[in-house]
Amino acid sequence: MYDVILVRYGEISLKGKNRNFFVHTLIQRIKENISHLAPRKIESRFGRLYVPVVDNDHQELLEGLRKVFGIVSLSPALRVERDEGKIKEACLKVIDKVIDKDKVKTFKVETRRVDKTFPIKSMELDQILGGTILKAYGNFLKVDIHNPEIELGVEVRKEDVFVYCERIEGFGGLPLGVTGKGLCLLSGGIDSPVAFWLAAKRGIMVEALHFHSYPFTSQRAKQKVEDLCKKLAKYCGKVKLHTVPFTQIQKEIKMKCPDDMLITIMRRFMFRIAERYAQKRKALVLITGENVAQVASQTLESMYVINEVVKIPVIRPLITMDKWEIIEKAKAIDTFETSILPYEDCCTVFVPKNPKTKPTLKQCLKAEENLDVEKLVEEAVENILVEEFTWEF
Ligand SMILES: Nc1ncnc2c1ncn2[C@@H]1O[C@H](COP(=O)(O)OP(=O)(O)OP(=O)(O)O)[C@@H](O)[C@H]1O
Repeated sequence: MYDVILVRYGEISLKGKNRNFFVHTLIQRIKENISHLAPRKIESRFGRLYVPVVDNDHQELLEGLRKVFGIVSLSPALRVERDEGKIKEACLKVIDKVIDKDKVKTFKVETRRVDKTFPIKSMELDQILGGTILKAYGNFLKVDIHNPEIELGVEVRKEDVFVYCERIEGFGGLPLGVTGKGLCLLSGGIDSPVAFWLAAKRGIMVEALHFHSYPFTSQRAKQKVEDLCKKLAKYCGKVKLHTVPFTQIQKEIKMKCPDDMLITIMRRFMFRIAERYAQKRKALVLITGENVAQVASQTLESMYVINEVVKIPVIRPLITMDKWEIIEKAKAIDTFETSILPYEDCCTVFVPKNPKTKPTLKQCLKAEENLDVEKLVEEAVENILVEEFTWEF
């Protein structure tokens, strides 16, 4: 029944000189996220986008649009000429879809006369349309202008009029890519996919970097990370996964470093490799799923000595969140079920009995004395495998 989906974007409209670039990018991202549907022309007019419905596909269209970062809300709408009779007809059609024939609901009409040359003023049009609706559906509806259950929106624009009832929330944020590129250290756990998603929501074009220790970690553990990338691609169109062969480095650390320093030294290597590779990929920041005091390697002392090996900024979107908040988010973005599959990660394989919770820089430097850090980092970076994953519709 609907002709068009009305797309509202919030923050982008505030971006001054960059506005056109942001809107253009948003349109590109929308096209990518609905590329499995029939092609259509997206219109951009005065702070709104209009995406036409083709062959009644408004549900699939909404599903695709809902996941595009930068969109604040969506309304499936009827588009009609600027003619009072046609507007009334459209209002009745839209209302008919949302009334409940077993219960009286409250409603109001909210007109926005964006084009002031339209001869009927907003309040007057509210009253005319409200009257028409009550005449047809008076048994199921009554007016409540303060707290209505149903709000019928009417937008009068220069070319045409849009009538809608539903308002579906988007994620907000910024269109993917407008803020630059970042590299997310993606394990198979619960946290890093959420960190990836949150960074992407702020417009960062995020690529994933995974450390894999085959054969200590299985192919299934790698598959799990690939599946997470596919889930994230639902929001990002496609996700690049860079896999670092980490076995050799872990063996060396295990052989040459004190047991209680294994995790700290391993993380220092991860950061060094990530920074070196970020330079190659022209990524400006690293992103991790770290969180204060969740595990031994996430004490402030650990974070300090781990961070010390890099200059690149490290974004930690989850840093102050409680575990339950992270889990809720993981469920909401549909990565949780994959994350809890019980396949080992390279960190879990090498967990020492008593990891140091307060390592010092002096201890780190001492532990690394017998390692050829530069050679190990360079070799790992040289052998990174690149794959790309898209959401399978
Ligand atoms: N194998 C790995 N590959 C890539 N990044 C990793 C890997 N293991 C850990 N990381 C990065 O280091 C961060 C901290 O890992 P750690 O295991 O201490 O915490 P975590 O809370 O279990 O994180 P997650 O749930 O993301 O695995 C992760 O969020 C991730 O960004």
